[in-house]
Amino acid sequence: MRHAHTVEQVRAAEAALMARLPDGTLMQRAVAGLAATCARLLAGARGRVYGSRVVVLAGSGDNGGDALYAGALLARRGAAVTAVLLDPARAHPGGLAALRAARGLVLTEQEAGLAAFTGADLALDGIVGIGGRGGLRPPAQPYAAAPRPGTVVAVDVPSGVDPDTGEVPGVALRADVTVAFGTLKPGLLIDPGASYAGAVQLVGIGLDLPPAALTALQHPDVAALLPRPDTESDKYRRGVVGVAAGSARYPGAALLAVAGALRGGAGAVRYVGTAAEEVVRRFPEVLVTEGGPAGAGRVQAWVVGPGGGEGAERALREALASDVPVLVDADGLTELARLGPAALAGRTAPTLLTPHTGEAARLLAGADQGPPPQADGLAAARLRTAHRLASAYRATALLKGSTTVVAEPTGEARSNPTGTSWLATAGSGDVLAGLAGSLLAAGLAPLDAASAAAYLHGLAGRRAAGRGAPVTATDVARQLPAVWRDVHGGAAPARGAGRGARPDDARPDGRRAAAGARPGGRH
Ligand SMILES: NC(=O)C1=CN([C@@H]2O[C@H](COP(=O)(O)OP(=O)(O)OC[C@H]3O[C@@H](n4cnc5c(N)ncnc54)[C@H](O)[C@@H]3O)[C@@H](O)[C@H]2O)[C@@H](O)CC1
Ligand SMILES: [K+]
Repeated sequence: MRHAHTVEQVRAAEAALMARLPDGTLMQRAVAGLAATCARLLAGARGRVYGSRVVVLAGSGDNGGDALYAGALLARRGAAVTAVLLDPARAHPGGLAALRAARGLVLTEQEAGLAAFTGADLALDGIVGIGGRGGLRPPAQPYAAAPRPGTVVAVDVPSGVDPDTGEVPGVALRADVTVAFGTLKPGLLIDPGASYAGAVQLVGIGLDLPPAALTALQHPDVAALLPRPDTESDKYRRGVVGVAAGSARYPGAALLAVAGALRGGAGAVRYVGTAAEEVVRRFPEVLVTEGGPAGAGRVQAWVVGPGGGEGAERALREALASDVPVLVDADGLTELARLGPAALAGRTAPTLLTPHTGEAARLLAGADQGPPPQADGLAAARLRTAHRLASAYRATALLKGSTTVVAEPTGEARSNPTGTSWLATAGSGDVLAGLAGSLLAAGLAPLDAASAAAYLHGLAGRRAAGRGAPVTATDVARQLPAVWRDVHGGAAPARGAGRGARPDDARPDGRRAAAGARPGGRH
């Protein structure tokens, strides 16, 4: 499991630890890890640190201090280090003195221009860390648009990315590697911020941290969550998932939701709705009933809404009246937005909502959360949006998108590391809904069912895309058995799909390359 803590949590843990340690100890721990990572990157790219060109972009706070001290350590190993001070009057005095003592060159941004940056083998982004607010300010903005140096290493967070949310409110500097201190920050795990962070490496500095504000599953976590039949199992004990989906207009959604449900670990799938004939023709193992959820036999969880069309209102009403977990998707969410959170008030079992940002906007408008929000704004603020939904509806909310995020009304949240943009394809959400519903029926808690489903779905999308090819929702469903095996066997996910391959230390399965940063911390 990867853990991320908010700025407030980090500051509190740092304060407690700093009170017990000599001044500067934490910074020196952070700097040692940072410099070691830079040295490894330089050695990997050039064979040695000696003679390499390093530029340090230093802002006015301790983040700049870290970068200057790390620059000093690299200069002592023979690198030609140039520091560019973005706010010369407020540059970190200790870091600056250390760099000067190591014979580093110190320039203002006017003196340096962009040449030192673009010509460097390695650039350290120490503009701002967890103290940053808003996007890059004008003196730093040209670096974001300039030709790239060999490698950009972000100190703690890529400057311009909101560490708590991953929002990028203006211009931010894209990193190839981010070296995070003490713990990850949520903004490193959630797009758009995550896409600026590159490979994320952790340097432990000994913080005693509270429960994480955000977690992200890895292979072993998912393997431990997935249901496994045993000698006592029968189809009812493994769970029956009911799927109320599809309509005369959208029969395909029924087939895709059922395909996902059949590969989610439940013992049986029961389909209700107007596509019963098509479903049974394609999947003879499915139990089918016409009508709505109320008249169907016993199930342990319902999936309502994919392609639900005219039947969605009834399916939603009847499923919500049951005392089993209900996953609401697509047309079911449109109905729920019309009814508002009151429709869930009497529920005794969990409800899981699986909107994309357009549906999230409708749900929030239906919950009287002020003026109707814009879907674009909600996508840029994914974690905040998921929290708002969970709290307004007192339900688990899975917000689909470039990083899928799941939030609980309790404030717990998970982000999914396996997504790929190839999954932005018609019907892909129907497969996810069926899969997550199946895991609910098998007895997983909503947060686990939702995040494990997103994880498998993302891996299946990557596998289907291979080295990069369009995928269909049917392809994704077909890959699900293979990714179950991968997760159990620890095999690496397919590369080259989606956002692009990253160095091994950032792999969702949590394995590290030998050359990765020192593990450290509590991950
Ligand atoms: N507190 C600690 O114990 C440790 C902190 N460490 C480092 O310290 C960092 C936090 O340091 P600070 O609290 O000094 O904060 P930062 O260095 O992150 O930034 C604060 C400074 O940046 C300015 N600033 C804010 N937003 C800006 C923007 N958008 N553009 C330009 N300047 C902006 C502020 O005016 C302030 O001077 C961490 O990210 C980490 O790098 C590490 O050394 C580990 C130990
Ligand atoms: K930074």
